[in-house]
Amino acid sequence: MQHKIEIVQTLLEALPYIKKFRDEIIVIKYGGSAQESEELKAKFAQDIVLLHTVGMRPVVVHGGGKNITRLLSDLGVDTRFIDGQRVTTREVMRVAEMVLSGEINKEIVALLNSQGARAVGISGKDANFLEAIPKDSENFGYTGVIEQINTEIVDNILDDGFVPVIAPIAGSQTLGHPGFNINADLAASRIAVALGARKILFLTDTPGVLDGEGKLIPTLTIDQTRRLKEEEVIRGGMIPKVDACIDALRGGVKKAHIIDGRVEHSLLLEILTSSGIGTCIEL
Ligand SMILES: Nc1ncnc2c1ncn2[C@@H]1O[C@H](COP(=O)(O)OP(=O)(O)O)[C@@H](O)[C@H]1O
Ligand SMILES: CC(=O)N[C@@H](CCC(=O)OP(=O)(O)O)C(=O)O
Repeated sequence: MQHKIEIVQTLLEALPYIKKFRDEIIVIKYGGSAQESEELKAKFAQDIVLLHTVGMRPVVVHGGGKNITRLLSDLGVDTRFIDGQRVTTREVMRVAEMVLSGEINKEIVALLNSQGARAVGISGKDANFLEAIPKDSENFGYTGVIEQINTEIVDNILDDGFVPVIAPIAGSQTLGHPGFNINADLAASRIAVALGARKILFLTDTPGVLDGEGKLIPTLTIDQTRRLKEEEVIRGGMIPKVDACIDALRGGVKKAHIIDGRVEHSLLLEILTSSGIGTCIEL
């Protein structure tokens, strides 16, 4: 009986949020760091299925940086990052595409489908969804910056009732070019802006943005973010994440949150309850 009352209370609390976000696009950046255990992956997939079932339009953009690094190391290839973005040589590009568009994209699609979704996996190369140019070819090689997004393919996938799962690999207009490796956080924010998303969530492996003492910062303004970057409190993989939040907000996305992908059902907690979790970046 007590259990039933709790379920009814939870549903009552969720109802206004379900109405608020009905038909709205919500971009979920699923970081490689939040993909560590099978149990958590299943919970993530259940959350996406539930959001879709109640009428929202989730779009999953995934990372996989740790898997790329692991395979490169198995192959004996050195790899390095500058300010959280990988330097992409031709060899690294081959591996990044194999891991992101191949292994991880299909794994997430299978995972979502095993929980009852109808997920469709694409990379930015499909139907020219993501077109990029070099970030700085001298220092970063095939690491790209998105120049254009042709939303038609994803609009169609959404309109047909499927859940798009997007690998952050972009095409190039140059014949014979291998394409570009895009940081998944920055791909997610550009995609959220292009699709007119209402909200963007970054699932990662920390409770949110932490201060110098390791304490969670619940809300951050752009000025505070800049200061924390200068003080190197925000560093490494957190740099593109906060930059992506700011990019999304400036592009018209209403809310940007960095949340803990290691907490069970963190997506539902963030979207369907009033208890704010993680860090919310504000303009
Ligand atoms: N101020 C900070 N607060 C929280 N995490 C931080 C901070 N600065 C750097 N980080 C690092 O950023 C990492 C998350 O980025 P990353 O490993 O790229 O995750 P993802 O795979 O989810 O994109 C954290 O695990 C942490 O090591
Ligand atoms: C240019 C660049 O940094 N690309 C990333 C793409 C994957 C990614 O961003 O994965 P996470 O979200 O798990 O970190 C990389 O090669 O690691």
